[in-house]
Amino acid sequence: KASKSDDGFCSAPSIIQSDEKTKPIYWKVTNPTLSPSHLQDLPGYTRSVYKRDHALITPESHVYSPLPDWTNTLGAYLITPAMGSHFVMYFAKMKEMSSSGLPPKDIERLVFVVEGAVTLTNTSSSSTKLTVDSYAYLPPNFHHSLDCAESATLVVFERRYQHLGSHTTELTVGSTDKQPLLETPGEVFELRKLLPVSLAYDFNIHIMDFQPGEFLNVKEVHYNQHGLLLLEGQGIYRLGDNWYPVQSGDVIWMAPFVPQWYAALGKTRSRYLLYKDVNRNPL
Ligand SMILES: NC(=O)N[C@@H](O)C(=O)O
Ligand SMILES: [Mn+2]
Repeated sequence: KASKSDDGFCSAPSIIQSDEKTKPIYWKVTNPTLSPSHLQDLPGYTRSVYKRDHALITPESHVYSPLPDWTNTLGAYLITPAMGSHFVMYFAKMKEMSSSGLPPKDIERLVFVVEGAVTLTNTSSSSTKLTVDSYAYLPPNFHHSLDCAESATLVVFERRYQHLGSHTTELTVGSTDKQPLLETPGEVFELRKLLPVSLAYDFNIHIMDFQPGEFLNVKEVHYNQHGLLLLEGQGIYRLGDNWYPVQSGDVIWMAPFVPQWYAALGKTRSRYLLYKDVNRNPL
């Protein structure tokens, strides 16, 4: 309810600091402020946009269906080569007693836990528990299984591995909070990378933090493509000639060369996860 300030102007209620402290990290990805339920009575309205060089895919647009080869898991594909990308990005909603299927031959996989927990088991049958904010990179043709006892939401990236000489990638498991902050000359955001930067890896996952009011200094145009998930916060994303208010849970596809820029707004930090192809000649 708008409050009547003493100078007679109606002011919108300020951003209510709910008991965010008691919520698990990234909880807003699966409980966005503007959630599908808020829009269900508004016929035909969506915040989603799909254009030649970018897309904004918002939670009310997600369409889930059983993931082939996974058990008891629903998947919503957000980005696929049908858009022009060389990777896929999807949400995997794992229910009780669910397990993953293997990617196709020669396809590498990165999973990041947004909610819940899974256990990663691999050929050497050592098993690792992955909780929220943890991730695993599985090299192409690397036998593994992700098993979920209760429930979990993963964001998954997969792509055909692009060999470079005799370099090979390895199973990589970690969590964002244990990655060091990297230098970002000329930029103010905080940057972590989830994968090694060595030439063997043909993509990386950047985790980028902005305090409210901070923004990208470079209005970027580059050959790399992106799949972005806003994990925390809100702000404005410029893509081409469009300016989009975005919130936790939103996903963005950025084609090569799309002009891109972000500014963080609100009272809490923005954090986004960003797929970026690297280390390969664009020719
Ligand atoms: N959009 C965006 O954040 N891009 C940069 O982070 C980058 O490394 O390309
Ligand atoms: Mn970029």
